[in-house]
Amino acid sequence: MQVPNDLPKEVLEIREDIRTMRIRGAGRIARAVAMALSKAAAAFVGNDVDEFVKYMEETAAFLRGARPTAVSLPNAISFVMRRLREKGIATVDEGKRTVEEAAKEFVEYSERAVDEIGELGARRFRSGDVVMTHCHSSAAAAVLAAARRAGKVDRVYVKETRPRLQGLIAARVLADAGLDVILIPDSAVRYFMKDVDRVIVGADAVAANGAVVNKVGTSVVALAAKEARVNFYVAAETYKFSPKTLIGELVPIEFRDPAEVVGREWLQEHPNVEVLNPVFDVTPAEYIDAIITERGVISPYAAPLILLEEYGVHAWD
Ligand SMILES: O=P(O)(O)OC[C@H]1O[C@H](OP(=O)(O)O)[C@H](O)[C@@H]1O
Repeated sequence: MQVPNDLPKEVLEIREDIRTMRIRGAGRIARAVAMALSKAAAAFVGNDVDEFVKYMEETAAFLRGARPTAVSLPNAISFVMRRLREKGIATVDEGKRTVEEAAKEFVEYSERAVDEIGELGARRFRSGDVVMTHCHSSAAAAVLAAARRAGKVDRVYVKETRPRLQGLIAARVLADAGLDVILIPDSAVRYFMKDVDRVIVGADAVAANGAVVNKVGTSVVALAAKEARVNFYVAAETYKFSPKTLIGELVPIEFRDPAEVVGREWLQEHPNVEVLNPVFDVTPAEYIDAIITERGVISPYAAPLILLEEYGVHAWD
């Protein structure tokens, strides 16, 4: 991927931090790219409007390639860039202001959305509920923290989420929120499902058919939950809904370095073994009881309504 000329170091660092997962979680990634666009705009030198717009388009394309699956990333970029395209700016300063304001608006919307999801989602829980979660999702954690504040959920099983162990982040966050946390290996999901009343996870992408793409292993939790007749909820802001799936595109699944699974040394010692590291998997709509969004708690089958309301003709952009 070509790096646009004169891109400030902090923008390059944000992209690298997303690629290497120092910045991770679909919502955080979205807020980080919005801010990266704002920083890139501020750093542009010159008065030529066409040059500025070209530079911003190149920056957007460069940031879009940071990670492939979380659709919040391209959606955040589209939110900011659409403003710039539609505004018809007369000066570079106006362009910079437009980008800065749009990025700020996106970040504020995003932070508010997570809080709203927390409050709405908490209503689905009952006093004494035992919950299971997978990976670390700030949206799912917001629901659990709100449910805890409402005196509903006490205990939560957190899966360790190999190979990157984001479950350890979730365990810390949820313990800090006052929940009793039980950390379990991924392989113990079915063993403990009998003790669980509800499952809640986040999402990296929601497709037009209501399927949810989330951290690999999510679909196995959903299968175990369905078998045990345990409610399965997804917490996802509307900018995690994928407009391109309305026109038949599939959400690409990221595969990361196999060394994340077994370490570099083991790979070198076993050159005849192929190690694969898919990062996400797909949970079909039929396994999902509800998607908790900032616009309301919906059936996964209502995903196309959210997409059409949110993006309309822009789904085709
Ligand atoms: O936006 P929030 O709810 O925080 O996270 C949503 C999802 O993003 C994460 O992906 P990764 O760890 O970046 O690969 C997880 O899959 C998580 O469920």
